[in-house]
Amino acid sequence: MPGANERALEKAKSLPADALILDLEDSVAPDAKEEARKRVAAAVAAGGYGHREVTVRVNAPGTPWHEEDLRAAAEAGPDAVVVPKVDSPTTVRQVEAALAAAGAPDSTAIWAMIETPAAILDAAAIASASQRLTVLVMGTNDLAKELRAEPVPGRTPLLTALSLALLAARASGTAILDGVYNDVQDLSGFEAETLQGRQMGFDGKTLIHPRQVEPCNAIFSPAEEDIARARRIIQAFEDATSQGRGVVTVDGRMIEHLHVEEARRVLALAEAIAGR
Ligand SMILES: CC(C)(COP(=O)(O)OP(=O)(O)OC[C@H]1O[C@@H](n2cnc3c(N)ncnc32)[C@H](O)[C@@H]1OP(=O)(O)O)[C@@H](O)C(=O)NCCC(=O)NCCSC(=O)C[C@H](O)C(=O)O
Ligand SMILES: [Mg+2]
Repeated sequence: MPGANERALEKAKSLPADALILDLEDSVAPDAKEEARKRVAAAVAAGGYGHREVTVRVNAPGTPWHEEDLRAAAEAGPDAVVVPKVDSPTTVRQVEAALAAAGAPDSTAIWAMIETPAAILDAAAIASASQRLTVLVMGTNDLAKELRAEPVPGRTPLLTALSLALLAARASGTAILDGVYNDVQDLSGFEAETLQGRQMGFDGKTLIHPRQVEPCNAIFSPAEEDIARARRIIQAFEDATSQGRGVVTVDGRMIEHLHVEEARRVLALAEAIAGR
């Protein structure tokens, strides 16, 4: 949400989102950058966001605001600093050094935005460049612009880039969030794209409007039938193992140990959500 928008910063305290990105970059006009930085630092320091992870998106490396944004964020101590336009592991290491020099707590993570062709081609190295780096965030607007790709339903022009970033995240053990959906009026288009992201393997989606939060949560939460099936898989496999078998069928499908691991992941996710 725009860091210059006091109303949005306040409203965030009641939104059922897992994480908040208080933005100092593209949603803040150049003339409002300094004021937004102060406002966001004060909001982070004041807290009141409950269970939500609070992150600050700084301006990109090389801009006049980047270094001061990093210093202000380090002092405020958000859960993460979101760095846009990261295009090499060197950038991540520079941000890591700047945060440490500014006294950022160890708990402040780095989330790297993957939104340039260079970042896509170096995503694996970026994802493993720092212990602080825990999340990759797709910047699909910038990526589409750089690729000269058209915004078509189904995102065919972006699929290679999205998949390469996903491979990098999974290979390095970081989480990865899908990009934003710009048409805040078009909920069916939003739901189709969000479902596509989940099916591809994304851990969540970045959002730009309160009305996108509930449908996103519904799509990324395991459905009742998924939870019931996960329980059946675990039970059937435990029964089979106790009889000395390593493979079994559930609902006519082969189940091996790897499917049990996935079933446990689904249950853990459902329990974490229920715990909220
Ligand atoms: C897109 C918007 C400009 C739409 O604004 P508006 O028409 O004013 O929205 P509404 O009137 O429908 O708002 C209704 C209420 O909801 C609050 N609101 C709106 N947006 C947010 C938000 N993001 N967070 C929190 N609260 C929000 C309004 O204040 C209204 O509240 P109330 O007064 O109680 O009724 C606007 O939604 C917006 O600015 N969205 C965020 C834009 C943004 O953050 N952009 C930067 C991130 S996306 C990006 O950078 C992409 C990436 O880098 C890439 O390359 O892809
Ligand atoms: Mg961007």
